[in-house]
Amino acid sequence: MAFNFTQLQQACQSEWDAYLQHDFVRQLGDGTLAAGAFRHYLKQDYLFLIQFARAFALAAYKSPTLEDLRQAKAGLEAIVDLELGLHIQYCREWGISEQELQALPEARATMAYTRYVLDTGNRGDLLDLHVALAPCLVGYGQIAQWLNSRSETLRGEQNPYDAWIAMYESDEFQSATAAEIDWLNRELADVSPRRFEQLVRIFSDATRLEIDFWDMGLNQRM
Ligand SMILES: Cc1ncc(CO)c(N)n1
Repeated sequence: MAFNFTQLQQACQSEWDAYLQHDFVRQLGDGTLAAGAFRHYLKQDYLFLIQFARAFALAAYKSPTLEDLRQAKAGLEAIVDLELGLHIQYCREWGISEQELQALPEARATMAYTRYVLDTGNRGDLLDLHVALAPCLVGYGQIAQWLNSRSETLRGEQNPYDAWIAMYESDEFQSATAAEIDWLNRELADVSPRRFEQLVRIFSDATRLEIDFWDMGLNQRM
């Protein structure tokens, strides 16, 4: 029996929905999110993205083929060139300097999530690592689509968070998401039911850690 990404997501549907449709995301879409909560999230997301770039570098190290290496490189590139560049610019617009970003302490939710991914990748193989990374890449791509599908979402100048949605709905980000799903579908096609259950656990854990990351932002917790 061949597995695929949709089955992985459906095996964790309640966690996946709680992540995509979190109050932080809803309020961001409505434009009602507290600026302090967004600023706290932005700062921690800078630290998060640096650790995630390391995780994609680990994926490159663990890649046995040129095709796998290219996929890891695409993920690293999406984070370093696209997301982090925009993120630093975006933080500046929200009054957070690069100097301030570099001196930030990590919130516990940031540490828990990023170190979970790095540990899963170190302990396991390339597929374990990509499954741990999937809620990040695929989730934010789907969050942008979900926000656009809701009638409550405000777009344009009326929403102070419009540029955030624009980043994740961009063609670059959406195609990075699609490439990750294709890679996962190719790999998942060959796994046994027992292996699939192990991967469901990893996907569920990482999704729950994404929920904690939103909670951390919303409640401005360290
Ligand atoms: C916490 C988190 N998850 C996913 C993404 C998307 O890369 C992000 N920037 N931050």
